[in-house]
Amino acid sequence: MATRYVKEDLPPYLDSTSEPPPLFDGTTRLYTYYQCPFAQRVWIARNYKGLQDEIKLVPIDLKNRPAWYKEKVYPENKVPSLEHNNKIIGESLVLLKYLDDNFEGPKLLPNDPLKQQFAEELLAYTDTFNKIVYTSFKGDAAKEAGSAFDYLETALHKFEDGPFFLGQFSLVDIAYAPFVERFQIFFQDVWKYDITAGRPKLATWIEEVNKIDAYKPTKGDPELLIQAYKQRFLGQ
Ligand SMILES: N[C@@H](CCC(=O)N[C@@H](CS)C(=O)NCC(=O)O)C(=O)O
Repeated sequence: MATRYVKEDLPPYLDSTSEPPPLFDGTTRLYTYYQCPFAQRVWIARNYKGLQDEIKLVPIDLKNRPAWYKEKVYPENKVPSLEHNNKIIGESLVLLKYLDDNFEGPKLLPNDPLKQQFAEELLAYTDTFNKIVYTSFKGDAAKEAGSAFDYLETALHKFEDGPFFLGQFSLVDIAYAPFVERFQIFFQDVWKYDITAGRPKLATWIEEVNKIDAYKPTKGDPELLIQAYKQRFLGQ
């Protein structure tokens, strides 16, 4: 696989006491939060395309946000956002395509129109997928989230020329990986439910995604995730 991967030291968070970076000085910056699954998508794409030198990570402490982030960078006040060519672009799925269209490196979308069409379908489902799963945490989780994981299992049968959604690794895998990572850990810990049981394609997909070098350094600490999700979704 044509992945160029450079191991890097992660910069520390900027918080309400931090000065802004020299904005719009020609540097390309990815404003991020290491624990955010949306920002993680763009981080993976940046790594996969080998853009560690071209795109600087600027982690924003979302719990103690610098005022200048909303005022001078991104009025939405969310991460991820990308500072590039004197403008700010937001929305993780938009950014995956933006990186692919505007930067060098391995392509995140194959040329095959059938695969591109399927990519759109799968990207359109990501919000529904997340909503079904997050909502399930409040009820009979394993049962209520089943249809969402079944959707992935079925989708993974579509192209047989590789273990990923479009056969080869693409932005569709990047869109789902941060969320599946979190859901797998949380279901196993709280409900002792293995989301891959009876879903062999999903099991292989997770194994293969875990081998992607660009993804590895973006993975969160499972213990911190469990703690944060228990507090947020189960009030514990
Ligand atoms: N639809 C956005 C969602 C981004 C998002 O919700 N990011 C969260 C962190 S995981 C955030 O910045 N939250 C801050 C806030 O809502 O104030 C995307 O895909 O980029």
